[in-house]
Amino acid sequence: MDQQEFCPLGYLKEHKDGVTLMILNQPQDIDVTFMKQMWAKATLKATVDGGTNVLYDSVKADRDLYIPDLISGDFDSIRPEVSEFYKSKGVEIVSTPDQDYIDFAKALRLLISKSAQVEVIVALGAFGGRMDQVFANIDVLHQAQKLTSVPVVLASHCQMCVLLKQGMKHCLQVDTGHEGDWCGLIPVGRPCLHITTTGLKWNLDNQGMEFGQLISTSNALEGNGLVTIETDNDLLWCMEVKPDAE
Ligand SMILES: Cc1ncc(C[n+]2csc(CCOP(=O)(O)OP(=O)(O)O)c2C)c(N)n1
Ligand SMILES: O=c1ccn([C@@H]2O[C@H](COP(=O)(O)O)[C@@H](O)[C@H]2O)c(=O)[nH]1
Repeated sequence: MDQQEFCPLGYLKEHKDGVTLMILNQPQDIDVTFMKQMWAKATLKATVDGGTNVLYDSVKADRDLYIPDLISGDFDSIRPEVSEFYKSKGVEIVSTPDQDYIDFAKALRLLISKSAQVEVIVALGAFGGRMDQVFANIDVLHQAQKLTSVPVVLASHCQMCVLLKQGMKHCLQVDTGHEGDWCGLIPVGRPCLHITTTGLKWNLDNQGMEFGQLISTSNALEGNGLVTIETDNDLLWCMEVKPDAE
């Protein structure tokens, strides 16, 4: 089985390079302090349709310091004055009208085709709000696996999730100091028949997981800084995050 090393909270490290930041349209899920911290780390920043309103409204006092590199979407949510403001600042604005994909998915494709030096793509505002959109955002993680080897992370100030690819042993480095109390392993797309883990309070030993049978929620890190997960199918890793204090 191929092995992959990954630090799920690597994007929080102080001098992390190659972060691409995406802001989605879920204002209740976006903590402004955390957004500004991520903005400062990111080399490329994109807002997705109504996510542009979120940025605009969140940084009222110093709007000129927070100008994204790209705005995209089908533009059924961005407000006209918001669009006008960023247009006047020379931001690239790309219309993605296809109604078979959510705006997040289309924006991700644009970013992948644009940037070479990307180490991680972090999307803010993907949790909460509409349930269909939460699932759609997780579906985008599945789509991303076919498009790029760059990890795509859904993140907020207090939690994150990332899709672990099937048929691999994942070695998760969980020693950044930002790890919180809970974590989970969710077989979202289809059942997993063989999962083996180490480094968790409740480990699996060549066990299956599927909805209606077993999913691993309210799990916890054992605390030795490493979690290993072998899985025969894609599996969503979720964890609590403790960000930097302001
Ligand atoms: C089977 C199927 N169901 C539903 C749709 C509709 N649909 C899927 S993605 C999409 C675009 C959604 O765009 P986005 O702006 O991301 O979300 P919104 O806030 O407009 O719901 C639409 C209309 C479809 N094309 N196919
Ligand atoms: O409740 C929601 C609404 C939206 N999203 C995410 O944001 C983008 C852009 O949304 P628009 O409604 O087009 O402005 C959408 O593609 C979703 O990824 C969400 O997560 N929850």
